[in-house]
Amino acid sequence: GGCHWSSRPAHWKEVFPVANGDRQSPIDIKTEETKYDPSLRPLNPSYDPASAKIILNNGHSTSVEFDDTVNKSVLTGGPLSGTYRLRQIHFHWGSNDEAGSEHTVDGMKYAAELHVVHWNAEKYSSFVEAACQSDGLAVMAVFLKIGECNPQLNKITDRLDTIRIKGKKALFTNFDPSCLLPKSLDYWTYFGSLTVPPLLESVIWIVLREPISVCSEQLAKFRSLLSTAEDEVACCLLRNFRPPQPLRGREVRRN
Ligand SMILES: NS(=O)(=O)c1ccc(NCc2ccco2)cc1
Ligand SMILES: [Zn+2]
Repeated sequence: GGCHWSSRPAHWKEVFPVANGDRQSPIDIKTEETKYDPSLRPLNPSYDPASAKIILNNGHSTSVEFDDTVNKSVLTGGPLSGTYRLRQIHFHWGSNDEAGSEHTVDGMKYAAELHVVHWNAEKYSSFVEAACQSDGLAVMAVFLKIGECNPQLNKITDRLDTIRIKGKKALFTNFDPSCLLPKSLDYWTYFGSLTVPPLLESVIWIVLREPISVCSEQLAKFRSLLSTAEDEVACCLLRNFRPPQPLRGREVRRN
């Protein structure tokens, strides 16, 4: 069809050599090889629903953007030293329910993955500056497992028909992303990168071990988003996950 892949993972290394770096994400988490670390503290997400501003289709995912001009919605604790400010959340999914997550667990793919993106506002003055620093970003990943429909997720999927086209945005406030977190905040953590260009190696990854549920009908709404703008041949955003990258000797710790 008219849907050529504008940018596909296999070609990213031609434009972004860091794609071949030694701390790329996502990874396959081999649970038997993770290391318990007693120094890891409990995660402490503290989000103000008033920080939510807009919901956006940027052509390669849908995101909810937050006001990150003040320390109103932050993540502390876990492996982090200092205060990381909430910037946005977004999702990764596949063309069917059998694949879609970016991280995998003992080779198992979940149907989708939520990323909650924060930046180190204690040391740096903006997201873009932090994104260039080895300790600049902290992304909390939550697996979405096929099962019951998730009423909290409807707050997002019910709005997707108003932002079908790339570049569309809509007001989206009074939303606390904690409503999308599982009961347990137990996690794995490792040093990695952004999973889409510019693939910067600036992310402290915090992958929650307990998934949340999602049903096929909800995932179908993500797949009906378009990766194309108004004046282009319509192309559905059927999948947007990067496959697991080499571990290159990195350690994955658990709390
Ligand atoms: N999938 S993800 O959580 O690793 C992620 C999160 C955020 C961006 N942002 C892209 C960007 C723009 C300037 C610097 O960086 C890209 C990817
Ligand atoms: Zn992501």
